[in-house]
Amino acid sequence: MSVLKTDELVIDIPGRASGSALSLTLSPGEVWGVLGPNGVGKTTLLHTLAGLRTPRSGQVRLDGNLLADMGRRRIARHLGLVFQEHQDGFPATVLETALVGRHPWLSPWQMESASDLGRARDALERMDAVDLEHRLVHTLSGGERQRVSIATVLTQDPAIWLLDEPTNHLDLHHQVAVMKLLRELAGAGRGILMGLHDLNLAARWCDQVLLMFPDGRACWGPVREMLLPSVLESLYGQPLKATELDGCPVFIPV
Ligand SMILES: Nc1ncnc2c1ncn2[C@@H]1O[C@H](COP(=O)(O)OP(=O)(O)OP(=O)(O)O)[C@@H](O)[C@H]1O
Repeated sequence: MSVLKTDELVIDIPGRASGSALSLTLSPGEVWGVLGPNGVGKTTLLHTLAGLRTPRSGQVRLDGNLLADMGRRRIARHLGLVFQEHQDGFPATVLETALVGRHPWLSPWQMESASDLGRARDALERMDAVDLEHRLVHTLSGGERQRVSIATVLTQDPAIWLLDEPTNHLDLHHQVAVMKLLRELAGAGRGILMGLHDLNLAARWCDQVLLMFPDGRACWGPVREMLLPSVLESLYGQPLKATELDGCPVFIPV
């Protein structure tokens, strides 16, 4: 189990004034949603939390250690990131891609073991992608690639999961399957933080949300206190109707 903490963190968006300083704690068992309109900085925040971008000011700590002082391999043993964009390096099969998740645990020239292979296949199975294992990743559909990306982090098995719009490209069934998986991981002590555009997924599956406003302000707290129609209308500049279904708020843009 790991804790990811930000101390007065200000993300660096080129040419933009500094927004709210974020002092957040992602604790084991929590599922956080990061919400806000296009271009507000959700991806920038996730990349900063993963140590891939330098903050403008403030710090990110993983289990008390400054992320900036930790090597990539050490970070990757604790923290996994599902990217929004899929980069193609050289051609790789689905199974080879999932096995990349084991690399933080292997020495540079060490081959993957039967147990690593088993983990990768289990992860692909869980993401309904095991039948694709011999396919080249660049031939997959958008949703299939997204499931393979999630399976790769599942193979990595980090304590902290950062996901950039994990339901991108997924059909309804796979959206729910991914959300159930993330809740299950949180139930087993992982900490989950994800950028989301779907308010209803956030309302149903997250414990905490961080709202990022276009003027740089941000606020965060329990879902029930944060997801208020008036706040969300001002967040997106979009009128909404709200209702409740099985005790869960539901929002419809109008
Ligand atoms: N390297 C860069 N140089 C200049 N501007 C950048 C760079 N990277 C990102 N930006 C800008 O920073 C802002 C925040 O981008 P970011 O991708 O974090 O937003 P987002 O909230 O994730 O958006 P979306 O909902 O559209 O995915 C955007 O206006 C983007 O154009």
